Amino acid sequence: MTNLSVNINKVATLRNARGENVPDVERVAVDCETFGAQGITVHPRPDERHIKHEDVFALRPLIKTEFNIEGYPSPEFMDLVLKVKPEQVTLVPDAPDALTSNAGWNVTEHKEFLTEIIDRLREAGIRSSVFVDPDVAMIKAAAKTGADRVELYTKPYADMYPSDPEKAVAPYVEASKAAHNCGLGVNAGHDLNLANLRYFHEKVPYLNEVSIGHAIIADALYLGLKETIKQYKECLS
Ligand SMILES: CC(=O)[C@@H](O)[C@H](O)COP(=O)(O)O
Ligand SMILES: NCC(=O)COP(=O)(O)O
Repeated sequence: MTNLSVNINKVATLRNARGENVPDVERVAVDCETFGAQGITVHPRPDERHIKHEDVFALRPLIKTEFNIEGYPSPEFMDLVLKVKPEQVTLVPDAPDALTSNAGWNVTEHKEFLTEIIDRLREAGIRSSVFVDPDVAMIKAAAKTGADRVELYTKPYADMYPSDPEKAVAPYVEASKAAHNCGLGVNAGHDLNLANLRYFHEKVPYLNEVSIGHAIIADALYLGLKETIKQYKECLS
């Protein structure tokens, strides 16, 4: 079974445009769960342009499924997640000014740093996931850090899918098998959408979870949030 974690960053982007509380990020998170989401993802960025630290604290007691917090493990980020204690933390190598996540970790280069961070998460009882490109060497290195899972960065898949789905998915099939063989769970995300998700799910084995935000919130403008989540879950059934 592959779980759907809804990333609600873009709900906060819309709310922040007016500085008040419309739409209500907390209510949307709870409604996503009611509509069938099996997790809620947020990616609080250093400039708090969408999810703010105060959102993360407010969401914690409301989320009854799996709370997944993504981000670069700066001292501020680690302080936040160790206080909030989500079920899962996804470590992402983004620079503070990144427009959005655009690559996985060079795990071999940052192995010591990641190992120390992952030790701290494990001691706090938090599952760790390392954001990686579909690169078998990086996945083997991630296993050596003590991580519980990897999250496969799926933008290259999303970009190539319309022209050559078979070629687009091939590295992810290999990456997922390699992760499984190393004892790692497998998550995936970035630019997955209603057009490319079903094929990804059909072809990639051992997929524990996908986190999807941008496309879900965009589709919800037309379909409504309840119907959108239903359709994404159908792609994973
Ligand atoms: C790690 C990842 O792929 C997502 O968290 C993505 O970066 C969403 O972040 P934004 O919503 O800020 O684009
Ligand atoms: N980890 C990926 C994520 O949370 C959402 O990415 P996107 O669907 O907003 O591109």
